[in-house]
Amino acid sequence: MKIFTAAQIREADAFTIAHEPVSSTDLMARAAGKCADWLLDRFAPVHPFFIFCGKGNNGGDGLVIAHRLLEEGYQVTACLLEYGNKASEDYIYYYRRLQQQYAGRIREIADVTGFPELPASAVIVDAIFGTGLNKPIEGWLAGIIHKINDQHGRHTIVAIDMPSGLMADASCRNTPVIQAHYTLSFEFHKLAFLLPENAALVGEVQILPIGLSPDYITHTPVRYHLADKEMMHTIYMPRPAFAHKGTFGHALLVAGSYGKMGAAVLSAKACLRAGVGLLTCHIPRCGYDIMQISEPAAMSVADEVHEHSAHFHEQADARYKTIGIGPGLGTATATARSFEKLLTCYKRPMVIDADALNILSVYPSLLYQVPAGSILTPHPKEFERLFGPSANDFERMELLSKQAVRLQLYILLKGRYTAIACPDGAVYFNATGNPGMATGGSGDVLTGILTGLLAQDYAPKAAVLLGAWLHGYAGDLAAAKLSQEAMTAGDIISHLGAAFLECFY
Ligand SMILES: NC(=O)C1=CN([C@@H]2O[C@H](COP(=O)(O)OP(=O)(O)OC[C@H]3O[C@@H](n4cnc5c(N)ncnc54)[C@H](O)[C@@H]3O)[C@@H](O)[C@H]2O)[C@@H](O)CC1
Ligand SMILES: Nc1ncnc2c1ncn2[C@@H]1O[C@H](COP(=O)(O)OP(=O)(O)O)[C@@H](O)[C@H]1O
Ligand SMILES: [K+]
Repeated sequence: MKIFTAAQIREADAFTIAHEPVSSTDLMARAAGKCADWLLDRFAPVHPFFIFCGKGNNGGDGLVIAHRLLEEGYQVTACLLEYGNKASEDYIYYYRRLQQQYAGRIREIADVTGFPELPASAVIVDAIFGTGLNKPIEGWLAGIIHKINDQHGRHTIVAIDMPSGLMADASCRNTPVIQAHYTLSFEFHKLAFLLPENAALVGEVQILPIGLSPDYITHTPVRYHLADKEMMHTIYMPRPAFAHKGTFGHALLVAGSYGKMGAAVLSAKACLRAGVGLLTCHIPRCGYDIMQISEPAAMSVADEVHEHSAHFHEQADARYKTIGIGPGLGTATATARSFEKLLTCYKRPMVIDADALNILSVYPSLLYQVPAGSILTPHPKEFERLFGPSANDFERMELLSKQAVRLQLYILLKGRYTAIACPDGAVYFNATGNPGMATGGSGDVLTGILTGLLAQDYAPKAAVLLGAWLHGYAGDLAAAKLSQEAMTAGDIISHLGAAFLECFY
């Protein structure tokens, strides 16, 4: 799914009105009608509704919703905020309709003192501002936002299109924004919904299709995308019947150090479950028995050094389709030297995670030696160590995309919505996964999966998109069976099979 900017969403609306048999008032009726359907479905008539309307088209949506709920016999107060702006044409149209039929249900509010007393179990609908917000909310309107937010613990707050005060494409940190329990948004996700800084504002997001022009959607280029199941179906490659283990590549995993062999074992198991043909693990001498006993399907090569690996560059030859490096590796000087040598002799795309990323942040010039098309998998702290801090999440996304272009790498920034930046600057968000995966070892599993997919000849972009999707999907299956609390990283691995089956068989 494409993620459009606020300006593009306005363009999509205008294009739809110009090219499809629908007027702007009808499009508003359609959009707001979807919201009303959702509200009617979710809340019984015992809930009194307070619908706060601004004077633009978001407020127009609010008026349509108010009318529909009144028609259905709900108790509704339409709270119209009179802040002086000229009302939009569609707002005026639906205002007149409401005024004619339900004048008694309209309440005009011109300052904070006009904020209504809310009875128990009220539902607040926020239709104050949508994508048209062009500066932070100030003055008494800000006071209304605070008053609504004060109700967060007592009443349900449903935002229409966007929580008012939020901008689709810019940071609104420390400005007044509605804290919604639900956001009912039209047709597309907005970038703002996917960034951690807005997590407490958007609540649960529902995307309601309103029939915007497919022509516009298909032909308009965007930087940001949300990965979806259809995308995975175009990526996934079924295994040919006459395949043999050579078909699926030989991967080298460089991982583990004294006390951190678990990371290496988790990565190795995940790599095998992702379908690699052959796997060799380069591990420190102390990890030899551990790996051999934990995962009989993997071959092991022990380093000369006991507690960490320092000679893996000697291994890195053309036998290996790809290399996954980093989980539990440690950052000993000898390990860093071996990594530097490996980067001078191995030229295929590889997967670089954890301590291998930490080595790159200590020796940043090595970043230029990383083979083009490789996949870096930092969590936010590792990302900051590599590329520096950002003032807010929008700037971090800019930086992510810019660095992927500059270095010609795939950079996967982990999080609730993992963001995957490509060498052409495009960024794909992955929505699978859950907080049960916020536990040590989950990232090691991802490294194994990505390495396994690269070894099987998935192109790096295909591997990183499919790998992130499957990792989260398996995590969701594990959480459904075991709970988010009780699941461990190993459970992500043991549900990978079910994830493949559910997604592709
Ligand atoms: N035909 C369409 O264009 C459709 C639009 N829809 C709705 O329309 C919304 C966008 O409507 P608009 O473009 O009218 O924008 P909004 O309704 O978000 O508000 C824009 C109005 O608020 C004013 N404004 C902006 N920032 C302000 C601030 N900080 N303080 C005070 N006033 C401020 C603007 O000058 C303008 O008058 C969408 O979010 C969606 O809810 C939907 O009905 C779908 C169809
Ligand atoms: N709340 C969450 N929602 C979705 N995915 C999550 C969540 N928390 C963590 N994850 C995923 O779990 C993995 C954690 O990786 P990482 O922080 O590197 O863990 P570790 O280093 O302990 O292995 C990432 O892929 C991340 O996207
Ligand atoms: K809103």
